Amino acid sequence: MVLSYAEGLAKVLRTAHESQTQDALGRVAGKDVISPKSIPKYDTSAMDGYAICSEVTKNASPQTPVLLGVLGTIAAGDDPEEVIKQVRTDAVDTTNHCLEIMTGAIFPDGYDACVKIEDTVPENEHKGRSILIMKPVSWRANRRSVGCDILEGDVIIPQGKVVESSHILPLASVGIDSVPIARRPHVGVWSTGKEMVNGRGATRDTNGPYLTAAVKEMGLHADFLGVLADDPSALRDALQNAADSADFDVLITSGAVSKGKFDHIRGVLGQIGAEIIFHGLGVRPGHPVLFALVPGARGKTAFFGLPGNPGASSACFRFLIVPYLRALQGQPVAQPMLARLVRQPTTTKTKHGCHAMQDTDCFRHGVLSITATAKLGPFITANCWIHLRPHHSNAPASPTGADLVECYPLSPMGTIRFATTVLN
Ligand SMILES: Nc1nc2c(c(=O)[nH]1)N[C@H]1C(S)=C(S)[C@@H](COP(=O)(O)OP(=O)(O)OC[C@H]3O[C@@H](n4cnc5c(N)ncnc54)[C@H](O)[C@@H]3O)O[C@H]1N2
Ligand code: MOO
Repeated sequence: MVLSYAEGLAKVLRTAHESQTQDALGRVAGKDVISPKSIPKYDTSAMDGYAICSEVTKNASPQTPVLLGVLGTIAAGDDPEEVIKQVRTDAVDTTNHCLEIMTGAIFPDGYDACVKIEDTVPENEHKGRSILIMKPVSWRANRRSVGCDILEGDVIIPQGKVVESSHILPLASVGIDSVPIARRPHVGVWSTGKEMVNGRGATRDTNGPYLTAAVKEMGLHADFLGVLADDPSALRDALQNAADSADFDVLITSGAVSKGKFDHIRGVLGQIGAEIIFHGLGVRPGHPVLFALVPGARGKTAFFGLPGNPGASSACFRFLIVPYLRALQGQPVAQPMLARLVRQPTTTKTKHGCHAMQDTDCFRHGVLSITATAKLGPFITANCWIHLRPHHSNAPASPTGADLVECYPLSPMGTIRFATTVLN
C-alpha cells in the first residue's frame, strides 16, 4: 500500500532523529524507549527437564517414586501444542504423563512445573519412554512467567540517558534495533590573547584544546576555531560570522572578560547587539564569567565568555556549560556524589575546584586547586570536581551531622575513580 504524504514525512523525520542501536552508543536518548512487548512472551522453562503436574509428586520419595510417561520433546522455538498433536490425538492425562522440555521452551498447557533432568531416573522398561521422580517438585518450579523479565510499557532507556552497550541486551530482547536520539549540539571554541598568538609570552593555549576535547568527550560536535588576538574587530567579526552561520548551538571564548585594557569581549558583544544575561557571578574561580545571547542572521546563539585562567575556564565549563549542554539534550542536571571533607573550609562564596578524593566518606582538600586558578598541577592528581556552597548554608546534612560537599567526576561522562594511595 502506498504511504500517505503525512506518513512518509513522519518516517523521514523519525529517521532524522533515530539511530541504529549500534550507532546510538554514547548518544543521548531523545525520548523514552518503551518496550512494545512483555518478555518472556510466554511462560517458559528455566531448565532442561520435564514439564510435569507438580501436584502428583507431593508424596514422591525413593521408596514411592512417581512414574510418568514421556509424551514427546519440546525444544526452544517449538509450539508445544504442535508437539502434543504429533503424538496424541486424544486428550492427555497430565497426571501420569509429562513432556521433555528444554531451557527457554514454551510451557505446554496443563503442566505447571519443570523437574530438572538430573532429578529424574529414566525408566525405559515400562511401555514407551518414562521417568521416575523421587522427591516432591514445588508448584511452578523452574518455570519463568510471561513478562517476569520486562513488561510491555516498561521504559528501557529513559529520555536523556546516554545509550550504552548494556542497553542492547533488553533492547534486542524486545526487538528494538533503533533508538530516538537527541540532536547533538555543535559547539565552537576560541581562545583569545596575544600571548598565545605570537608566543613571546611563553603561554601555551591550554583552554582551547581542553574545552574542545571536553565537549567531544560528551559525545557532541566541537570545532576549535582558533586563537584570536586582543583585537576588537577580529573578535567582533569572528563572533558575528559564527552567529550568522547558525552552525553552532553554543559559542565559547576564554580570556578577555575581566577588567584589563585588552579585555574586549564585553565591548564587542555590545557592538553586535548581544543580550548580556550576566557578566560576573558570585563564584570562585570564574567570577568574571559572562553569558550572552548573540543575535545572528537566523536567530540567537548562546555565548559563554569564560575567564582566561585555565582553572577558572575549566570550572566554569564544568559548572555552567556542561549543565547547559545537558539541558539542550533534555538531560537533567547531573547528580553529585556527596562526601565529607577532612578539613572543612569555610567560605563566603561558592567555590569550585578539582580534588583528590580518597574514598566516598572523606577526602583531602586540595587547597591549591581552589585558590590558584592559574595552576594546572592539581589536575595531575585530582579525581573529581568539588562544589562548595557558601558557609555550607544549604549543604545536605550527613548522618553524622557533618556537612557534606558535592563531588562530580572530572570528565562529564566519567565516574569518580579512587586512587589507592592518599593524595595531598
Ligand atoms: N583588576 C582585576 N583584575 C582581574 C580580575 C578582577 O576582578 N579585577 N579578575 C581576575 C580573575 S579572577 C581572572 S580569572 C582573570 C580573568 O581574566 P580574563 O578573562 O580577562 O583573561 P585574560 O586576562 O585574557 O587571561 C588571564 C590569564 O589566563 C591566561 N590565559 C588566557 N587564555 C588562555 C588559554 N587559552 N590558555 C592558557 N592560558 C590562558 C592568560 O595568559 C593570563 O595569564 O582576570 C583576573 N584579573
Ligand atoms: O576566575 Mo578567577 O580566579 O576567579 O581565576
